Amino acid sequence: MTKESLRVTEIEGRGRGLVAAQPLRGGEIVLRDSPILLYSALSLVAPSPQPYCQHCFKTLQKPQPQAQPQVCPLCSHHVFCGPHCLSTALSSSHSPWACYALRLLRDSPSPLSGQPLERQVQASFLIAAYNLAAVSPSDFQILLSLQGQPHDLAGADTTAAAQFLHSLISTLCAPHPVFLEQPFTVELSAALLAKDKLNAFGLMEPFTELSQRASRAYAIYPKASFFNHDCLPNACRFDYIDTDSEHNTDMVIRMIHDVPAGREICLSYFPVNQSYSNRQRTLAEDYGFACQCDRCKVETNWSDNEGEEEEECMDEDQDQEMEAALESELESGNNIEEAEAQAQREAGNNVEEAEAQAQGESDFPHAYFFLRFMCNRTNCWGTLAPLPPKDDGTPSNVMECNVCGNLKKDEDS
Ligand SMILES: C[S@@+](CC[C@H](N)C(=O)[O-])C[C@H]1O[C@@H](n2cnc3c(N)ncnc32)[C@H](O)[C@@H]1O
Repeated sequence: MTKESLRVTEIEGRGRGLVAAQPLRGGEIVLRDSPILLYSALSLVAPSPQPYCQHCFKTLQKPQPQAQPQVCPLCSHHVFCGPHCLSTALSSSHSPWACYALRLLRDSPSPLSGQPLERQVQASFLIAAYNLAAVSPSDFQILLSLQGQPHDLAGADTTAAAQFLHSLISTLCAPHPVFLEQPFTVELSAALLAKDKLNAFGLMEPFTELSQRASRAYAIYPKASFFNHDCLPNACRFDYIDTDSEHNTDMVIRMIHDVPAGREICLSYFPVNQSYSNRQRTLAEDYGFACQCDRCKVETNWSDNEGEEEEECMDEDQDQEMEAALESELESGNNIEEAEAQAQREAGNNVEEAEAQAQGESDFPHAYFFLRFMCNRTNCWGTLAPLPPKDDGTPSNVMECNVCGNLKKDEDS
């Protein structure tokens, strides 16, 4: 985080959060963050070798310039995209202990076969976390300082998962106590699993119109972990996992629109097209809170939130409700764009104040957000943010989608 862009602060009812330390412009990069921990999202016991470098998680199918994939000389199982990743991994993410532990968990008869994928991925996380304690105690302390205790996740079976995995790891391959500043206990495993649940970001497969994107790995970022959630975010995350760079797992956070100093900067923890009931359920089960953002306050009154069948994304009725509200805004002469432009001039280019003026008493105050900042490519549902301003500070009028990468001219700029 650049010192001037964001500062960490305590926010009532939300724990720590990040606020704008100065006025921020749409497109501005407010954070570049490198992960302290990465682990695979794939099955630990699957027989075939994983199709990604086990250190940087670039795909191995796309040949890397000047490098041939390298197999781990210790386990002959894990593959790395080249000598650099292999040698770095052997002294960090794939230390001899991590290699040994993963082999014991994987080798037949694997104690994890028959366990659901979620449990296998939690096992990979715990091995990565205990390895971190040995190879980078300072990063392990950062991990411990992140939000998350088992009681934060009442619905999740974190304690049972911790008991099972802790017993497995301590029987097979307990980390040498000399490496651990913390005692190796089931409570520590449970706390780590809770921190993972609340803070891990998925590193996603590239977008295709035909299938849902899956995670190929998960990562924990020390600074990005402070972003709270809003169902209408003012910043969004871009990542570039398969780029030819040593920093391919870095996360870049860019502003979606202008905000004034002091405003909280929030991400949406999932695509913004999710229905109200689905958003509330995910936030309660996976993050342990009830969202009370402005969008949720409006949508809680929408007619079809009480139905038994819950739709994952906005359903047809909600779409119609949205369209009707939008049409009535436009028909009533309350032209959102004109009002927004006028309000922007008056409010010194503050989009959120402009939106408020444009929206009046609408049932659907976030129509503006969907029209301007949601990608309309089939099945994408990504968020559009302007490209970063030019070196002289001129804002860009080109919007980039953070899921499919499409570029589009911003008609409203
Ligand atoms: C990734 S952490 C964000 C930083 C966290 N607030 C902290 O103090 O470290 C996610 C957790 O923050 C809290 N949180 C995030 N967004 C929130 C919101 N809109 N309202 C209430 N709590 C929120 C929840 O406890 C959630 O599990």
